[in-house]
Amino acid sequence: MTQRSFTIRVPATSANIGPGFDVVGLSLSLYLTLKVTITPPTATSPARPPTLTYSGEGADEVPLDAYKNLTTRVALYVLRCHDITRFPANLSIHVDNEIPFGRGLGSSGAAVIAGVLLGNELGELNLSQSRMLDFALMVERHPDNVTAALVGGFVGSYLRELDHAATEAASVPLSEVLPEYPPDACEEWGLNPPQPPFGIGHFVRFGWSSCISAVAIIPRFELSTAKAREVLPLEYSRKDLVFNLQRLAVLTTALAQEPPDPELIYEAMKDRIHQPYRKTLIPGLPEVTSNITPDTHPGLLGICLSGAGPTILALATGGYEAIAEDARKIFREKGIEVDWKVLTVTGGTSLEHH
Ligand SMILES: Nc1ncnc2c1ncn2[C@@H]1O[C@H](COP(=O)(O)OP(=O)(O)OP(=O)(O)O)[C@@H](O)[C@H]1O
Ligand SMILES: N[C@@H](CCO)C(=O)O
Repeated sequence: MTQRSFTIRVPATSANIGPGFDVVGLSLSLYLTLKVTITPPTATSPARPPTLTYSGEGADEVPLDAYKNLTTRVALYVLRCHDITRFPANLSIHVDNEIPFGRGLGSSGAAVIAGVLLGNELGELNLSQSRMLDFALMVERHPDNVTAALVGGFVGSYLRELDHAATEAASVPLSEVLPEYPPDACEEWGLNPPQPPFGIGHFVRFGWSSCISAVAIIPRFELSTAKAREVLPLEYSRKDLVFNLQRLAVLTTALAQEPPDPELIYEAMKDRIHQPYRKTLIPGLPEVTSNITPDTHPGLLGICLSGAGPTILALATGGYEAIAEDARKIFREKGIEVDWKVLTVTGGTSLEHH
């Protein structure tokens, strides 16, 4: 056996884009990169357990134990579902991460997609893209981030209505999909992992006008997606649902038009399903989204909360600095400091063998 090495690169994502709560996502040019090497053991270099090193965003908080880290636990789940109960010997993974944690830029979705591709490669499983999405959806239960991270671009997705048995299989607690492995994790953990049903998620890529960039205005505090979902109601009025559906239908085509129409898009990026409820967790959110408009900021097309927040996403064809600096002023009045970046819409996850 010879040494194998490969690189997995997964983009950041922004989900929702205003009215498309849990439905649409956009892949963006910040990356989670895994450099992976498997060196077969020899007489002089005996088998050793996996090693994980990490640089970039989250380096000071991410677990470096392969049985505790999100990406490697997802990989082990994929392997266990294929009767492979442990990592290969002498596995080295270096992770470099540009996606800030808990900011609404899809860091966890990227970690999950990286884990699925890692499991697929380590086990030489040859899974299809659709099957990889099934595995990702067993971990990350809403499809918007993971689908955009996997396939890239501006993507709409839905979870298929499954029959009773498949619904139960897809709803097992996360603790059964990603169990807490003990320190001496061993073969017993290979037994009976919950298998994903086939074809859980379906998606379509929309067009995207190449002149649109995304300004990510990133507050310097974390907000977990779980916490930002707890503040949402369980039921909505027909008026609010129709408000969002009307806008989403227009938005999916409006962002592909050349040239894009700011008047159409600014209104089409408004939302009544999640942003109004999340303002309690993100001081400055309503002020930023209502005071920065195409009239005050030429080049702006629309502005929304990115994912579950707290990042603000402004789609624009120019005037990036004015948009970001004026958002910075509004946040500063609320005592919040921000960083900002101009990002482009990219392709999906890539895998390169060396
Ligand atoms: N590269 C990574 N490696 C390991 N764990 C990660 C990695 N990236 C994210 N995580 C885990 O995911 C958590 C953040 O996930 P969360 O869903 O709350 O936010 P997000 O994915 O950044 O935002 P959003 O889902 O709104 O786009 C981190 O605190 C960390 O526990
Ligand atoms: N649609 C999700 C995206 C974050 O993962 C939410 O807004 O909660």
